[in-house]
Amino acid sequence: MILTVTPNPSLDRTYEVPALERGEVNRAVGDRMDPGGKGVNVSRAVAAAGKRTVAVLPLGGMPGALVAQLLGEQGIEVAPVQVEGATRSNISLAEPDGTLTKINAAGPELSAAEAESLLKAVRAESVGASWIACCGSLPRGLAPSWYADLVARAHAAGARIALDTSGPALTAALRERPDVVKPNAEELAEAVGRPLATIGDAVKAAEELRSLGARAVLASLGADGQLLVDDSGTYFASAPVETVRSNVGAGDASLAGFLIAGGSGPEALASAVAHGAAAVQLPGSVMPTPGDLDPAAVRLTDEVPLDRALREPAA
Ligand SMILES: Nc1ncnc2c1ncn2[C@@H]1O[C@H](COP(=O)(O)OP(=O)(O)OP(=O)(O)O)[C@@H](O)[C@H]1O
Ligand SMILES: O=P(O)(O)OC[C@@]1(O)O[C@H](CO)[C@@H](O)[C@@H]1O
Repeated sequence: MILTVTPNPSLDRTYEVPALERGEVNRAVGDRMDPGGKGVNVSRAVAAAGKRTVAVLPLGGMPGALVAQLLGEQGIEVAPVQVEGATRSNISLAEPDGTLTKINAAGPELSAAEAESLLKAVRAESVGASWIACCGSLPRGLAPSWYADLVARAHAAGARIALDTSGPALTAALRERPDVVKPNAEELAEAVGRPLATIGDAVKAAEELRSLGARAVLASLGADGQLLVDDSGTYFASAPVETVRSNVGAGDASLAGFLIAGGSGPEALASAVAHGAAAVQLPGSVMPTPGDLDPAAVRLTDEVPLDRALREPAA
């Protein structure tokens, strides 16, 4: 079973617009609503793969009730912690050329008692979990050390932790030695405090995160593919995609793919890339099912093209 923790979930609303025009009334040609937040998406992808998952998350207000309903309709097992403030709604504006503009709300402020209830729920649900995936931003009210505490408690209970967050929450958690961290290129650049222009730059940054405590680094580099740096070596994988429909949740789909395939080594990296490539071809944050995957399209190598420039350099 893969347990996910999403301290700041969201109701994701995606509008497909022919071309985004600032300052104008933009008419959507398609719209959808998904239960969101990074850990929620990991659970949706794990469930789409036919594996057992439980999603721990705070829920509040009407948007929270809607997130619970949508997850119920998708058959996702949820361990909700009721909170006073309303769950946030995040907006994505998707254009046909693949450009995506996202507006993420801050979300509710959690009280100290609510923060404690969330930790208790994680402890109660983590029995029998092969992995605990802790994902996304922290809502107001949770200290930047919240994930670090969670990693320490989970390790003490014998669970493995995958962490996908950024900024001070990521930096603080590294000292507790998370089993894998999954930064994207921007998050990796921010964590090491310098821009990344090539795949070699990303490898060096990933090695630095390992020296700070991460046991493995799975770095997602958007259209460029993904990098895995762990005890077994350094690997790079990518898969070509003709048309990107929405990259919302592609990183979450790939983390799910990685964990489903065991959570370490090159085979897990290949699964991560297959899931990411499939996810970007689906609308909104729809998660791929096994039938959407094209494992044969994944190119995996341990001869990492260090000098290759990133198509999307990270500042
Ligand atoms: N344009 C693309 N073409 C091919 N594959 C892509 C593209 N964009 C994303 N992917 C695949 O999805 C993976 C995850 O994408 P990305 O690095 O953008 O994650 P992310 O920023 O964490 O996403 P999110 O936070 O929305 O989940 C990539 O490593 C790659 O495998
Ligand atoms: O604000 P955060 O927590 O960093 O990210 C939240 C979010 O953008 O991440 C998911 C995609 O990865 C979406 O479902 C959700 O809206």
